[in-house]
This record gives sequence, structure tokens and C-alpha cells, in this order.
Amino acid sequence: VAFASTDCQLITDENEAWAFVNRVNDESQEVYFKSIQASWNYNTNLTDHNSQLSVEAKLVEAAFEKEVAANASRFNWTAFQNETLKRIFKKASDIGSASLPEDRLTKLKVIESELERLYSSAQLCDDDSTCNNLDPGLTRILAESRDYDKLLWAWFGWRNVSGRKMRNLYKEFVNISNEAARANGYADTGEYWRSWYDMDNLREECQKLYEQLKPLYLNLHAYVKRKLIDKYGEDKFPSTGQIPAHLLGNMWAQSWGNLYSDLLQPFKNKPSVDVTEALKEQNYTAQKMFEVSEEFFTSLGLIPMPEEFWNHSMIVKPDDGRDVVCHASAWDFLNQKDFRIKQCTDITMSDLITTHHEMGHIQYYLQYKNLPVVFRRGANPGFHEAVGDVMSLSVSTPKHLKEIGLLEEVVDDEESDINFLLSQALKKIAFLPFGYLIDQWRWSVFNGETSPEDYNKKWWDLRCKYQGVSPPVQRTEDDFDPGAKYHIPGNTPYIRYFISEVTQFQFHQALCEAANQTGPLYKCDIYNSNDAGTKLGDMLSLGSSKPWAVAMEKVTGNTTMDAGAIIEYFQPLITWLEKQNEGMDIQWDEACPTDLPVYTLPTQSPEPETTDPTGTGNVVFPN
Ligand SMILES: C[C@H](N[C@H](C(=O)O)[C@@H]1CCCN1C(=O)[C@@H](N)CC(=O)O)C(=O)N1CCC[C@H]1C(=O)O
Ligand SMILES: [Zn+2]
Repeated sequence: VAFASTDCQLITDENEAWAFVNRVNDESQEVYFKSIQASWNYNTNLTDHNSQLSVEAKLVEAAFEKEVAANASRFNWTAFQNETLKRIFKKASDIGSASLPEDRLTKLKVIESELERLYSSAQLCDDDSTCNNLDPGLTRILAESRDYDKLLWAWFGWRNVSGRKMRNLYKEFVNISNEAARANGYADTGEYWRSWYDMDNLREECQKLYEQLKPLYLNLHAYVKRKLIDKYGEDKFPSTGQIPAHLLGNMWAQSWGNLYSDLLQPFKNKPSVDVTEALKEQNYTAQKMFEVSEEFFTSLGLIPMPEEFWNHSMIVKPDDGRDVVCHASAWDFLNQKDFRIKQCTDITMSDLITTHHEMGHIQYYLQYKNLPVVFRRGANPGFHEAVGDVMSLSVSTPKHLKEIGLLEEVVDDEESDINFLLSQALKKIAFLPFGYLIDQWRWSVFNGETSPEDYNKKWWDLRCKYQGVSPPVQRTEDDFDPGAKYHIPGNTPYIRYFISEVTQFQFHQALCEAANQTGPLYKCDIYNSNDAGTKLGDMLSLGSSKPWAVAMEKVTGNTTMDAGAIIEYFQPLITWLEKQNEGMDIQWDEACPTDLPVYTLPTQSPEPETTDPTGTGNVVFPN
């Protein structure tokens, strides 16, 4: 029997493996830094030149990753004793799109670059050539307008100038992305993305969590729908029971907080908890919002922002005519020095929360910056999304807002608690079906269940079924509504945000305990608690060096995702909403309405509503 002659024995010496790992780690810091810097330059100045430089740098990065993976395969690393060494080799061997042949990788990176630019530079102009980007123009209209037709114009118009233009590019993107996934042994890109959770039942786990939280969502949806019917009239609502997508204060109906002050606050005679007005009255700037956020983190003994952060971040939309990616994001340059946020900050409560969200990412980067590069990730992607939001759960309490001077008075009674919990539910509970369905759509596209001719149909089937939100007018396969949401052209997975919504309440519960907060969970504010900060920091500094269950246990003592904490937080509201909805049908049809009107975009945007005679520029709504 001829023995298979291996021309080179696999290296089994673990010391040699550590030497290899350390050398690669130093080199990779330089390669990644150059690539991320080129990407930053493109994101903050969307020119052809910068796009080309960014694609070229990504090709260099991919060639480097391919070489590292090839060298790593010369080691018998699956047989290594040292668990950490084995984990490093496993991550270094899983190189995603870098495994593509150069011509296919180039095509993929060019398409990604084009999709990003299409989304970020899209403008909706009306015939007297006033043009609105998404940020801030169309976002403000969806947040502030209460004029059905104006909302429809902005909602429909945004989809015309963004998603509609991406359909063919996206179809091509899916094919090349799947080629890469298959080259790495995954069935498709969806399976590759899900592999980051080290679970064989991620889909089932998410479905279970969703089912647990569905009753709360249905009750919130019923309450909000009733209030919107009062405002816009029954005839504007489909007989199938959904809420038209453009009436919820947000371009994607993913967060309904903008409806709170004038339409949804349950007890008007109690103080509001939306501090947007206070922020404006107190002349808050983006800088001030960032300093307030940083101060919360340092009050827990967590790491302050380094000099480079303040010197090189972009926290306001440039006014020099540059096209930039305004969608807020946090950046780790992987050189242990440069960490930035890019955000076109608007002075609103919603952007104060986003500022904390982005700072949460920076805090995670700072905490794990001395780990091997392959471990500079969240324990799982949902953890990375949760950090900032955990801070916001404390910051947004009326008690804390009063403490930092954004609320005049706090009334401590049941009605005020319901006011507060409802405003929180409009962000946290309203988001759940949206966070859940985005990747249901994308996974079905990647695994071929949803073909290009069904892209839009599948999108709205999911929106109507899970979110109870329907298109206000007819949609066709000439539209591509998924492309109107950043994360699709931006190619950022989304289930992480659903997971974060659940786990952030588990973290909040554990940190409140550490901070010796004894009252109800929704009143807890961990401000100034070093014990809470230490408990969180000890988990963050692990990065992705341990399975996420280990990280979860470090903070909460449990090793699973669990909806118990979020339900405990909202319990008083659940009881109150159930009473409000007693005897009413809170369901909707799974299917979308079929009798929708066809809409053509008027060239003149509908008449602006009456503006505030005092000229503060805030729109006052016809009563
Ligand atoms: C506003 C926020 N922007 C993202 C985020 O911060 O997650 C940006 C864009 C995509 C990834 N990203 C990053 O910054 C990553 N580099 C962070 C990291 O992975 O290290 C966002 O998209 N959000 C916040 C709430 C729900 C969702 C939305 O707005 O729908
Ligand atoms: Zn995030």
C-alpha cells in the first residue's frame, strides 16, 4: 500500500505556533490600520478617488488574510492543547470574502462601495429644487410632521431615490457574497453570519424570545394604533389591521418614540420625559452631548475617550458640500490608538441615545485593545450592540435626566411611571419585530428561499406579519424597500440588535444589583457605581477570547439569553396596557392589505404645516 507522502509535516510545536501568532498580530495591526483609514476617508468624503483607494486597501487586507490562513494551515492547530491558541488559529482561518479570487473580490468591494454611496448621497428634491438628504431633512419630517400627505411624500420619495436604485447591484452582491461563504465551507452568507454566535440553534432561540415578547408588542401596537386612528381617521387604516408604515415617527417604523409627546403620552398632566426641547433650550451642541455621554461611562470607573478620539472624530455633518455617510458609526482602527465616531448629530433625545450607543462600541474597543487582533470583537455581535444601550437605560430615567439638568421636575407616582415606561416601550418594544425580521429576510435571500423577483414581496410579507406595519401605497418589484434601510446596502447583519434588546436588560438587571439599587428595575440608575463599572469592564475586556456564554455568566451569573429581565422591567406597563385593551381585538392579519392605492410622487412636496409663530422653527401641529 503506497503511503500518502505529505511533502510537509504539520507543525505540532505550540511554542512555534505562538511565535507565528505574535508576528502575524503585529503585521495585521498595520495592514488593518491602513485599510480602515482608507475606509474612514471614503466614508467622510464619498468621492470616486476615495472609493478606489478604499477598495485597493481592502484587496491588500484580503491578500494578507489569505496568506495568514495559508500559513496557519501548516500547523496542526486543531490538536493544540492550549485552548486560547486553538481559538486564535480558528479565527485566523475563517477569512470571509478574502477567500475569493481577486477579480471576484474586487467586484464585491466595488459593489459594496457603490451601495454605500447610493444610500448616503441620495437626495429627495421637489420641483423648486429644495433637496433633502435622509439626514437631517427626511428624518426630521418623519419625526415631526403630522400631515398624512407630507409623511407619504417623504416616505415614498426616500424609497424612490435610495432602495429603488439598488436592486440589480444587490442581486449581484448576493451571488458573490455566497460564493465566498461556500469557499469557506458555509452553505451561504447567512449561515456564515450565524456561525459567529457559536450556537447550532440561534434561529430557534431568537424565535423563542420573540414569542415570549409578542404579547407585550401586540398590546403596545393596539394602543398606538388606536391613538393614530384618532389622529388620522379610521379610513386611513387597512381592514387587515396593520398600521401604515409612514405614520410611526421613523423612516422604517423601527422606533416610535417621536410620537410620544403629542400623540401617545398617557397622562398629559404629568411631566413629559422627552428632553429634546430641553436640549435645544439649553443650547446643547454635539460636543456637549458627547461629553455628557463620556461622563456617564467614567462615573462608573470605565475608560475615558483618548485625545485622538476628540481630535479625529466627525460628530457633525460637514457643511462644505462633501457627501459623507451620515449614518452614525463607531470605528476601531485596530492600532490600539485610534478610535472614532462618525455621526451627523442632531440635537434631539434620539441622537443623545445614539451617542451613548456609539460610545458603548468605543468603550468595548478600549477595553479589549491589548488583546490579539482576532479577539478584538464582541463576545458575540449582540454584546457589542448592548453596551451603550445599557448606559442609556440608566441615563433615560427621569431621576437621572433631572440630575443632569434636562428635566425640571420628577413626579414619583404611578401615572408618571406609566408615562416613562410607555416612552421606553416605544423604543425598546416597538423595535423587537423589526430587529427580528431584517435578517429573516436576508437569510432567506442568501439561502435562495427568496429569489430576486420576490425581494419586495417577501420584505412586506415579513413587515405585515411580524411588525403589523403595512405599506401606505402599492409596492411592486420595481421597488427595493430593503435598500432603503442602511444595513442592507451597508451590509451589516441585523439580528445582533434584536439580541441586544433582550440581553441589555439582563446586563442592566445584573449591574443594578452590583450597584445595590433596590427599587423596581425601571427606576434603576447605576450612575457613579464603580462596582457596576468593574463588573461590566471585566466582561468587556474579554473581547471574543471566550465563548459568549462565559462572558454572559461573568456579568449575570447565567449562561443564556433570557427575556425575563425585559419583562420584569416593563411589568407595570404590561398590566396597564392589558387594561387599556380589554375586550379589543389586538391581532392583525398575517397578510398585507391588497387594496392599496397607487401613488405617484407629486413634484411639489405637500404644503408645509403651520409653523410656530414664535419662529423657533418647531412645527406646531394643527390640533
Ligand atoms: C446608529 C447605529 N449605527 C451602527 C451601530 O452603531 O451599530 C453602525 C452602522 C452599522 C454598524 N455600526 C457600527 O458602528 C459598527 N462599527 C459597530 C461595531 O460593530 O463595532 C445603528 O445602526 N443602530 C443603532 C440602533 C439600531 C441600529 C439602527 O439604527 O437601525
Ligand atoms: Zn451599534
